[in-house]
Amino acid sequence: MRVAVTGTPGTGKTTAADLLADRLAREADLPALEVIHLNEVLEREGLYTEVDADRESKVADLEGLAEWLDGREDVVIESHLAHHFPADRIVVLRCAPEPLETRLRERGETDAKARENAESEALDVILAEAVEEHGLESVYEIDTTDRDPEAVADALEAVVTGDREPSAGEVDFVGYLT
Ligand SMILES: Nc1ncnc2c1ncn2[C@@H]1O[C@H](COP(=O)(O)OP(=O)(O)O)[C@@H](O)[C@H]1O
Repeated sequence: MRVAVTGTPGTGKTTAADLLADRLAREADLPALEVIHLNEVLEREGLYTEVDADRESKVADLEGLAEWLDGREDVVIESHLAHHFPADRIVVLRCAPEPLETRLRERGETDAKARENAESEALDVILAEAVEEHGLESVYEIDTTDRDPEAVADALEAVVTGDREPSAGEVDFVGYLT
């Protein structure tokens, strides 16, 4: 089974996926899935096509990443790009825009980048892409706004074990737009 963990930067994907990886390694009754941090693969394998000078970010080579993922089936793929690849279950982590902006600033992102990501989160951009690419029946939303990382990992674990139902469209941040 392939599980994609996606969401706007700052929603807590890396943190929750690391906690899940510990549990998957320790607990024998959980499925044997390997957690892949796709952005690390992108860096290590040089799977980006160019560096976008203005935004100082790399443009992912999606075809190259898809080829790298080909044949890796029992995995949890963590990345804001994870929903662009074939997967059985797609988890979209969410966070209300204001706290998201704060998380990103505290992580050292520029004000512009923090703001841009908060706006993208308010507009459900990644959720909409995930639903468009995979359909409502495979998309799960987890609101991390008032959940600590262990509680987010609990929800993620429930998706992996089949104890959580698909839930796209539950989270709504439009009211946060000013
Ligand atoms: N559930 C959470 N509640 C509050 N803060 C969190 C939570 N999960 C992660 N964080 C913090 O938010 C920031 C972004 O988390 P990170 O896991 O790197 O997000 P992502 O991988 O989605 O970009 C980090 O500083 C992290 O410590």
